Amino acid sequence: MCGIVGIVSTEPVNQQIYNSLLLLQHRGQDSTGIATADGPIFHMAKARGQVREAFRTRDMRSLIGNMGLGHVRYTTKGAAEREEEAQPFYVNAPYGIILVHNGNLTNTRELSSDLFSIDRRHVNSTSDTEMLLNVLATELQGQIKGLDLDPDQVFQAVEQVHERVEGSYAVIALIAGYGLLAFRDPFGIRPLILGKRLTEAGKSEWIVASESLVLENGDYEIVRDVEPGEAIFIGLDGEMTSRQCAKNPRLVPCSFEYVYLARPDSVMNGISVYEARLRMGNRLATTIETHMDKGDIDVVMPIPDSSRPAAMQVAQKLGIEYREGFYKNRYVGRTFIMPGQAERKRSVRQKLNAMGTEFKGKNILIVDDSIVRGTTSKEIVEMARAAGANKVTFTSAAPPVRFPHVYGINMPSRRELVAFGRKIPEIASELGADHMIYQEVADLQAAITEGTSIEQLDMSCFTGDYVTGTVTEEYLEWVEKTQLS
Ligand SMILES: O=P(O)(O)OC[C@H]1O[C@H](OP(=O)(O)OP(=O)(O)O)[C@H](O)[C@@H]1O
Ligand SMILES: NC(=O)CC[C@H](N)C(=O)O
Ligand SMILES: [Mg+2]
Repeated sequence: MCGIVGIVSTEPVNQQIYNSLLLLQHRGQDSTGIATADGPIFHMAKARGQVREAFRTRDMRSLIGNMGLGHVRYTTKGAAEREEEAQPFYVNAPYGIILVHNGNLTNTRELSSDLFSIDRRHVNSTSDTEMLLNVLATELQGQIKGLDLDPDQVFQAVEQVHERVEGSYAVIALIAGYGLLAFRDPFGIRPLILGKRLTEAGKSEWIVASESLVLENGDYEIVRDVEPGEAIFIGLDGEMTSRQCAKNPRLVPCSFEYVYLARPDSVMNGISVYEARLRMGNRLATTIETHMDKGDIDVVMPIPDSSRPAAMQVAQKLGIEYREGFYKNRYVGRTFIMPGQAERKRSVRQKLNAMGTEFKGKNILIVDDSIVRGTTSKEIVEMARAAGANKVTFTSAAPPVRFPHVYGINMPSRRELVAFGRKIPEIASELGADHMIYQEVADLQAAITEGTSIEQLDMSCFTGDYVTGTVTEEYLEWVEKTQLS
């Protein structure tokens, strides 16, 4: 997952995009970029690192124009450390297109070969986003009849993109001199939401972003989620048109957004992330009760930040005291989305510190939102023991992660997953915990979708069922051999 935002306004958008990216920082910390359009001219600034350190005053001054987009990157394909792979990406023909993408394409081998041998296009990086942009550009070129472009041609190009590209993609693009295009893959795996506000003169200003909190913060009214497979085009005059561009669209959003990725104060596909996390806590509490005597637990403790809502509910449901025994250093970012295992491991210790008084002689029930590589949980158990805990029970508000996530979360290899090939007691001994309890798959699904008409979620990292169908064993093996970890 990355964070994306696009705005069509009646005034300069640079500061609004910067502010939006700050609000999306939790979705990606590797690099960031902003592009604006001033008439037919694009301006772009991108750099490694987080928003606050990446943009200088001179960059902000150069980003002129009333239409623009921005990106925070969490690398899932290509190289995290290469500035050239930071988004947005640009192509000069047709018209000039600049694009940002949240997601991960699963047919990049076919795409890179077709782009070279059929479309004669040069892709200058290993980024799937640059391939996506070149497919869009090729297809748009194919639609052009005269000099001018109309939304119909743009939508036909998106129809072709859906035919050629597989995987997950929430996309925002600027077309020079024409407007802003946004679209979502046919399963709506990654999120994208549309907002609108009116100026005092009654003119429409539009925003599309990964998460609703960005809209709320900018005083935009939420219009709706962009539908799976749908494309939206907003002209420079503020006129919005939309069309369903996929043959068989069906909403299957990523469950991991609700478990960990999204901010709790966002509403995604009509589901409040915070409330979904509370329900995960309720259901986890029921499972805990079937596995152990709650009289054996003295305190329930979260691992800050993401597990707090679930842990709160576990404590409340079990009627056990909720205590915060780990202090979080607010100056260290999210560790799971850092590139490289060495950095992730080092950062857990820098980020969390156990407070002795909360642990001495107590039986602790720890709640985390998820356990992926076990980097956090291993350190946490050690820290709890060193602080004097008697028994440590480790629980997870998500089921065991046993399969790679190929739709925008960097967990490409089964071998690095602590639950891969291990039964639950074996995971407990690997992490050094006395006891482990995980959420059931059906309970996670129910906790997220309760009260909605959503029938299916992407739960592939828990179940091994991949919704795009083309993710085969051969593909997973190739990913394991070639991708980052
Ligand atoms: O098993 P692991 O591979 O360690 O991954 C899982 C952990 O990583 C995440 O925390 P992170 O520190 O990224 O962010 P948070 O502050 O939002 O919880 C997540 O909340 C778990 O704590
Ligand atoms: N997490 C994402 O959405 C990543 C987008 C793209 N695949 C990249 O690696 O840059
Ligand atoms: Mg965490």
